[in-house]
Amino acid sequence: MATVTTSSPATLQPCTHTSRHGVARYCPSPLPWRRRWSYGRMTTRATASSHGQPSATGGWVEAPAGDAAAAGEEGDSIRRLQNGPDVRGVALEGEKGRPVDLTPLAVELIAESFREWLREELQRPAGEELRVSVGRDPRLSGARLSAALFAGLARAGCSVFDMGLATTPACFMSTTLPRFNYDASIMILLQMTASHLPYTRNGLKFFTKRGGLTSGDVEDICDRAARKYVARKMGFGVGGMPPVVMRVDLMSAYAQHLRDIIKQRVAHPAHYDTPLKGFKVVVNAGNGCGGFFTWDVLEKLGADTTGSLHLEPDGTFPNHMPNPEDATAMSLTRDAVLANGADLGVVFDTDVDRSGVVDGTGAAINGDKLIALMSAIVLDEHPGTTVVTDARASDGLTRFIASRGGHHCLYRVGYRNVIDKGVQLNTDGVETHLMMETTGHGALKENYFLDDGAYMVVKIVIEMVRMKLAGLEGGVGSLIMDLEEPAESVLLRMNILGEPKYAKQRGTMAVEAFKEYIQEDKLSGWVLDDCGDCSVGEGCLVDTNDHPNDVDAYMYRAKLYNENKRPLGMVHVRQSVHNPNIALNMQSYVPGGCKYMAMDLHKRFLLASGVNDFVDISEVEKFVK
Ligand SMILES: O=P(O)(O)OC[C@H]1O[C@H](O)[C@H](O)[C@@H](O)[C@@H]1O
Repeated sequence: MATVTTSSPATLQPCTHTSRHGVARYCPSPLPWRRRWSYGRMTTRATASSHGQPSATGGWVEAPAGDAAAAGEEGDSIRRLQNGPDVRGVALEGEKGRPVDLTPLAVELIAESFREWLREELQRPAGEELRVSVGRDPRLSGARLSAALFAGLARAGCSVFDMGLATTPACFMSTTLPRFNYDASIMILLQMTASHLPYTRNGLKFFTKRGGLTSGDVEDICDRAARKYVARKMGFGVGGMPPVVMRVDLMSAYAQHLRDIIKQRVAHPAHYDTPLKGFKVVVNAGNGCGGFFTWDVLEKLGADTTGSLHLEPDGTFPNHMPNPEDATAMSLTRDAVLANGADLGVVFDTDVDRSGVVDGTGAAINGDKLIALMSAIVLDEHPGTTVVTDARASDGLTRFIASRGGHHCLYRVGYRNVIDKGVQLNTDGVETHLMMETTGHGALKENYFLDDGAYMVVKIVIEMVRMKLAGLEGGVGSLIMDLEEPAESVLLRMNILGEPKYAKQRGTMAVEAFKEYIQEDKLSGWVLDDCGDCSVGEGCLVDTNDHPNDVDAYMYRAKLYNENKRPLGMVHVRQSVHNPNIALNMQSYVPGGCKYMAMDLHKRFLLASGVNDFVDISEVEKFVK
């Protein structure tokens, strides 16, 4: 069995202490939080735009101490909207105990700050035009937040282009497709995962031609917005002209771009323009933005899409969450595939940066299976390439990639972390064509390192047609027949108790305590598999990159071995990227293994270490009973 280590020799090196199994491994001390927050600042920076003039040069305005302190508190609530590389918050009333914090004013100030950041980033002279597009998903608060973005961008001197309902990857493409070629794009949306968030929430995601902004960039923008908020509270920056916004049809151009790729790469010998003639494909858009793929991509290429589901955008998501991790979404799609004798089913998330598929036999291909399918396709095109995934992926996936000659780099959770790792590996000379999260976010080097669910499906559709043309039976599902799956997989969440502002520190303490318990041999049988910051394979490797990316959340992976040194299962412990909780992902190699591991951790770690004083372990207790 080949377990492959992954990673750039230039950035990763073996760790230095030895585990009880004799494997060299180890862990860096935790990186300090890279916060640059400045609470209670008395000096505030206000731009000339605060007075309604488009300018980005800025100046310093002294605020009376009392006013600034009061406004500073609320300014902090704007800083807290930064969530990894996104802005996220509550945009509508309706959540008990969670007031609206993603207000139109906050969004307007974030837009102004984005413009200021963008000008510096692109090193453009103060007066030069910046062209920014805005798209949104069907959430109920989308229109109101669009208006706030338009106002903020226009006030700051941008030319604003409204794309209306759009997908997130299409927003990025508006910065590269020749007819549009905008300097930047903002998408109003909320990513939803298994821990899906209610309809009251919303968020912002930012792109330049270089791709999505990093956590540090968004932190910078929110910090500027918080300071503008102080100035605004003192009466600066009110007024200005109503924004002039140009409406543009980006989605048609993006769909055409996807159609062209399918036509060119299939190059059908009999009907070039309709390569999908004779294929049935069912799409489940979950009432998000993915419906366009049915009528504007598949049907125009000749496919029969009868039986497709939930194509109309509806921000209340009345059927199920648009999410390829959602069991209802996958099972309804499976039913539709079987009922219509379709060759393929496609499931998109709300904004189409994630996807999953169902093969012609009704088998769901999401999570590890989707990564395996994409790896099989990409490894055929790029033999020996490295595939980066988050460290929740199974050992079976590592073996699958290795068996096809590839290398598997396991990295931190968070699609941005996974993509950034792939970018870094390529820069370091390690050819890395695929970066995928188990959540369904997938990015390819050939497609701007952009996580695009529709592009992933485009690759799968091309493979499906090529297989048929080559006379290969079994459809795309046959490409992953030998993927080994864990006997059981369980995800438990432990809420971090106390004030939300201390949650990150407490979460870090709990996760670090887990690592230390293993290192200090207080958890015999458990062996650290990875340092969260690095790659797994022949032991743990430390990321020695001189410029590592900001850590959003600490995480460790460990395996439990029995007395015969056979692994029983694996646990991945980490802080949630977005919420004050710790996620415990367990995979067992034997039936009953997850419960056994949870019982062991409950008794010998959660209770023994005192972590239960600040972490709610009731879900674990319920599971082990
Ligand atoms: O930390 P969690 O709450 O489990 O969420 C983790 C997920 O958060 C977001 O949705 C990101 O887009 C994903 O890349 C990440 O995997």
